Amino acid sequence: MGSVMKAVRYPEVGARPEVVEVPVPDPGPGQVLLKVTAAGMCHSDIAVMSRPAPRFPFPLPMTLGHEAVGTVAALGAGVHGMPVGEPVAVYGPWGCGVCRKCAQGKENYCTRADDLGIRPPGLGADGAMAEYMLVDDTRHLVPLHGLDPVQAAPLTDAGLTPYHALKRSMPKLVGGSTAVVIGVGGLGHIAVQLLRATTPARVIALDVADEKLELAAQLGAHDVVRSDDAPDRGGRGGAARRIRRLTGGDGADVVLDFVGAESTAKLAVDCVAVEGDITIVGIVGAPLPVGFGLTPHEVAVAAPYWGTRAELIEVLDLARAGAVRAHVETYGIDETPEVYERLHHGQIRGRAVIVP
Ligand SMILES: NC(=O)c1ccc[n+]([C@@H]2O[C@H](COP(=O)([O-])OP(=O)(O)OC[C@H]3O[C@@H](n4cnc5c(N)ncnc54)[C@H](O)[C@@H]3O)[C@@H](O)[C@H]2O)c1
Ligand SMILES: [Zn+2]
Repeated sequence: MGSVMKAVRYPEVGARPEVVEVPVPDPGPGQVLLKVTAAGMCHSDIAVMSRPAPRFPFPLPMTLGHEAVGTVAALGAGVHGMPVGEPVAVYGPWGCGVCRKCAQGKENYCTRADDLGIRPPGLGADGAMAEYMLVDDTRHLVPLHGLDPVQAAPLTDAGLTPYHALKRSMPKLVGGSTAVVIGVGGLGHIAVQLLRATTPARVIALDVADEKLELAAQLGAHDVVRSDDAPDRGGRGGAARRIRRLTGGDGADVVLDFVGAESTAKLAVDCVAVEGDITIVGIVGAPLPVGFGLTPHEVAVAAPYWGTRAELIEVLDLARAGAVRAHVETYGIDETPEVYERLHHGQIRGRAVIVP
């Protein structure tokens, strides 16, 4: 390995991401150096980069990318059990490893990570959009066992996050049920496949773009509905009415919102069934009117974050078995700033994956 490498860095709040040369990091005690083979590009990166300076949560400059796949390139002192050359995916939510949530395998809900300053790569620590990256512990690594790195990268977040959201609603995704997917982007297009592969639910997919609706239909959505929720698109609740009609008036048992805007949250409330689940995955952040007379009776609302390590292993297994396949557009590292622009403007079909 050379002594310098290319990395996609977010230099300062409000700036564009840039490709720069930085030193190849050395693995410290307990750490693993990966040669990155694929890095997925998530819309959360854009949400993070849109945060104004006073609320910007991470030290800068920072290398972007929290969907990481690589091969083990070097081991820090004291690291055992992970051979150099092994192809691995990185489980992104890093926790303290010892709190109650971590002990349950839910490092995504570590109660001490913030206090201890533990940050996932690309979301506080230097991330995957570089030729090499550091991983803090071998427990964050999941062997690929033959899975294509470019396929595996999106699964670490765009696959894992919907999988976790869906598992939460499994008791409601029975025969005769309906699931709505709002936003058929990186996460949503995998959500449609996961729903089809692991549940008998009827799947209705919504997006604002026709090409995303075409993709949803190709991937097995039973119905596709143009989302007209956005007021600037003349939205008057037509999409929610359409979903109610498609479900014989009942509404959807499970609504997965991969946009998370105020307008889509309202759409979710308008189309959910009595005793249904609304899961807000998109991180725009919008208050949801919940209460008597505001939501149908006994609707449960959740805003989950990422998923567990065990679930990542399950998602990778599903991909190896052919049950899910990420649609990817691949790009070189130098193209990354432009690809972020394209993602920002809704011009990526499936997931963009950077191959350094
Ligand atoms: N909670 C979590 O753990 C978690 C994890 C990853 C991503 N996210 C968030 O999930 C969201 C989706 O991420 P992504 O990478 O899939 O984004 P993406 O840009 O790939 O996909 C978003 C999709 O939503 C569609 N869309 C936009 N406005 C819409 C509207 N009003 N109605 C219907 N569809 C609309 C777009 O056309 C696009 O297809 C982002 O907010 C991201 O930050 C959350
Ligand atoms: Zn993400």
